Amino acid sequence: MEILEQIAREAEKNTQVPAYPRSVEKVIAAVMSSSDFWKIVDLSDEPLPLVAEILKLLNKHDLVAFEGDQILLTEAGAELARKAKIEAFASHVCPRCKGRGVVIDNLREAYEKFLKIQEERPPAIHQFDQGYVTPENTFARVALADSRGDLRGKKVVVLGDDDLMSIALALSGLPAKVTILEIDERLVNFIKEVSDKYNLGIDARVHDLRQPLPEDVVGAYDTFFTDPPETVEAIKAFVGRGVATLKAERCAGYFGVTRRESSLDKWRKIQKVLLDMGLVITDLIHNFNEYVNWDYYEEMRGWQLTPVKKAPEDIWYRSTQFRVETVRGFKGFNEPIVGDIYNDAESSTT
Ligand SMILES: NCCCCN(CCCN)CCCN
Repeated sequence: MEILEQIAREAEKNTQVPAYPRSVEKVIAAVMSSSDFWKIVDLSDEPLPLVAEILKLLNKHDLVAFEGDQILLTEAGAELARKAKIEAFASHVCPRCKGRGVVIDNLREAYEKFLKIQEERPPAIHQFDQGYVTPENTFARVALADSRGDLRGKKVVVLGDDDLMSIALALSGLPAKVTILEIDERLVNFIKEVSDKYNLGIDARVHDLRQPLPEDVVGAYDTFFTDPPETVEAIKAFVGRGVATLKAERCAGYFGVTRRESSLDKWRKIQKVLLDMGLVITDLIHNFNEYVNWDYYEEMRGWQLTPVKKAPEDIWYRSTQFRVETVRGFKGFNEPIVGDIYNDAESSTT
């Protein structure tokens, strides 16, 4: 299909994001499934900047029309879809576990407490690329880690915690110890207050993860959680630091990587960084994480790129949950990080 090839090439040239005919096909399939820009990004699983550019090029070729804040296929677009055998997306996701493979039924009591506590949480701010996951998702991460034997009696560290994972872990009563390192004082103070009030014993410290870890955290933990910004540098900084906290071989780490701000070409680089750190990727659960819409969306780069201006309503930003485990020869990364860990051609919510 010449036109798909041509649009892919032009989109890549204009965005510096790797683009393929399949990227264009998926955007067309998403437009056949929804007229909402954010839902189209969600369904296409391509980086936001690339989706925005492909939509503009499809519009230029009169294959897609922008009517108000709706994005619709034109007659010519529908004809192209027929010829290229492109259909709307079919969903087979489990309604019970939402595709996560775990449920939080056995964490009900801690979850109810968390729901109340998190009502006072500090809002997500643009400065640190914050965006927290839903409370149910936070507990699904606890359930996943517990089902892998990574929590009971273990020392757990959370690197960056706008998700309040530290509070959820401590409320579950499963880990022997919970430490959190977080750059944002608002979050550290909130977590300390909650820990004091509910007697959770959380070791919470202000720390900029671009700086090496505190001495007593290096090589002292069994399991780490983090949810890094979407650049390879940030993965090195946050996950590399996570690995540096681990005691030994066969220890686990959990983090999210999105398709919203990372192409598969970037995923390949990220996965190579993980393997080079001596990690095995044991689990990769697509759309495990769902992020509550943050209110600074008009300040993010992605907003400037959208072809129609409409506030996101439903959750659209999701990430794949990775579980990694150390084997012989693993090595963490504990050098100072310089330079920008928040922005690259594909990131767009910073
Ligand atoms: N900028 C808004 C969305 C950021 C999500 N990122 C950090 C999430 C922290 N809970 C990256 C998520 C995937 N690594």
